[in-house]
Amino acid sequence: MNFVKTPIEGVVIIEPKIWEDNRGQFFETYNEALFRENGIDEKFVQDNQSVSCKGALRGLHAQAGPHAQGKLVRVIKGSVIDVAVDIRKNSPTFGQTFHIELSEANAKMLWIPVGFLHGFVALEENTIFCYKVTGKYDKANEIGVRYNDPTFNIQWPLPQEELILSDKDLQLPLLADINNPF
Ligand SMILES: Cc1cn([C@H]2C[C@H](O)[C@@H](COP(=O)(O)OP(=O)(O)O[C@H]3O[C@H](C)C(=O)[C@H](O)[C@H]3O)O2)c(=O)[nH]c1=O
Repeated sequence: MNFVKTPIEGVVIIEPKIWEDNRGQFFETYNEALFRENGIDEKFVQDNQSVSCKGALRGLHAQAGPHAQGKLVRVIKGSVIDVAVDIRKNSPTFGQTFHIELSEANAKMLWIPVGFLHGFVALEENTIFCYKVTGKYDKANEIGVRYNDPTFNIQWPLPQEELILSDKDLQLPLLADINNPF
């Protein structure tokens, strides 16, 4: 398992070691001791899964408060461009974004600490996105910022007309218009 730092402190790419044989593959997707040795000492309390059609864009979301969420995200079918946005007010990389392709093929994972907006766009039909979170679902403390907030200028990889968002996400505010809890 490789832990690869990114330009944003705290956001880490995890590359599992893949064992292949005549039956197929095996790889560990979480290992408490290895994660702790690499600075990710977290207790995961909930696993989530979503299935998305091509063009589905989920985000930009975060959960603050007593159940603030760090997220360990991966794709088990299809592929996404995953985006993390640093909105930790005291961070030297405040407002900076990190994006990466996560896919069934590359088996990569991304650790996103508390204090980040998170979103992704599915690049294939029936993309299955799986993730562990460090806080239970707490709707009252969910926050969201609109995917095309000019503050971040995220270059989503599909044309605007191919993007599919929920009504909720389409109506999310801009970062400047929310009380940033981080
Ligand atoms: C997040 C969540 C949702 N739900 C229920 C309540 C909602 O009515 C329904 C759909 O939720 P939502 O539209 O918020 O799903 P996504 O748009 O995929 O939200 C997620 O997308 C981005 C990418 C994230 O990083 C967050 O984990 C999360 O906000 O599932 C639950 O029951 N438990 C949960 O933990």
